[in-house]
Amino acid sequence: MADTVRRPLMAGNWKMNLNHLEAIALVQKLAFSLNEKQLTEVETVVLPPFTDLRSVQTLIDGDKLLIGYGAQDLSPYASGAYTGEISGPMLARLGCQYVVVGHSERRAYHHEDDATVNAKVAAALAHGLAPILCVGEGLEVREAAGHVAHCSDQLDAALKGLTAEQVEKVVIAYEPVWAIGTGKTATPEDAQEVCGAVRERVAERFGKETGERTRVLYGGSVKSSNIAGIMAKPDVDGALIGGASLDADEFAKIVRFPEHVSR
Ligand SMILES: O=C(CO)COP(=O)(O)O
Repeated sequence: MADTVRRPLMAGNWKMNLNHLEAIALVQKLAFSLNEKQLTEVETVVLPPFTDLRSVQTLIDGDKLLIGYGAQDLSPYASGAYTGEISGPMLARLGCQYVVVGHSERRAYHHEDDATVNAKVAAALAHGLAPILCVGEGLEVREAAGHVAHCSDQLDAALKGLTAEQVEKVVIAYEPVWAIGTGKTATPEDAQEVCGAVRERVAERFGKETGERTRVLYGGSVKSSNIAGIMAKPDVDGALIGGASLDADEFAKIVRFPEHVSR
């Protein structure tokens, strides 16, 4: 983690786990496990299923918790005949700050292509939500050493048509597909290689300052036991955490990573 303007961000992507009652219990436990200093130093965010968002909002607002929240997806459209979809304005009205866009599970199971991801990034920004844009290669691409080019292409496509000012609001998450839910974490060096290349690409296309300001996360089997090594890398500004974010104690330990990083 570089000593820059970029505030570390730990975001828990719950995926399709926890109902609204379980969500309240987890957020309460997480808040009690972390003090004001820890939550100020490291931005801590939960990304629950849509059905939990109203309950999470009520709890966080009511108790003035220093925890942020957002959604896992949004429609590229603002409203209309799109059965089953949830729009940016709906999420904004619920006080969401973030929304995940282009997660590999949505690319794979819901056939989201680069154009859809680009439209969703634009929709999020248009409604005041910060997209957490996921890029990442599968195992075959990694084995053929095509990972940097693959992520760079996904990034170019997803950021198409945006201004530098908009790009600064986007959080980019490098999530190698082979490391998601597999227990196979990328090494800190693997994470740095792609996070560094992503930042360089942003700088090339949108200017050096934008590159310096944009946060780049790593995601894939992050746990309290491996987070410190990953965060020690200069271009990794945080993590997108799946399984480990479903356990309040474990998630809190991940947020407390500065305590186990030697600087
Ligand atoms: O996909 C992920 C977060 O978006 C990573 O999931 P895991 O942490 O469960 O590997």
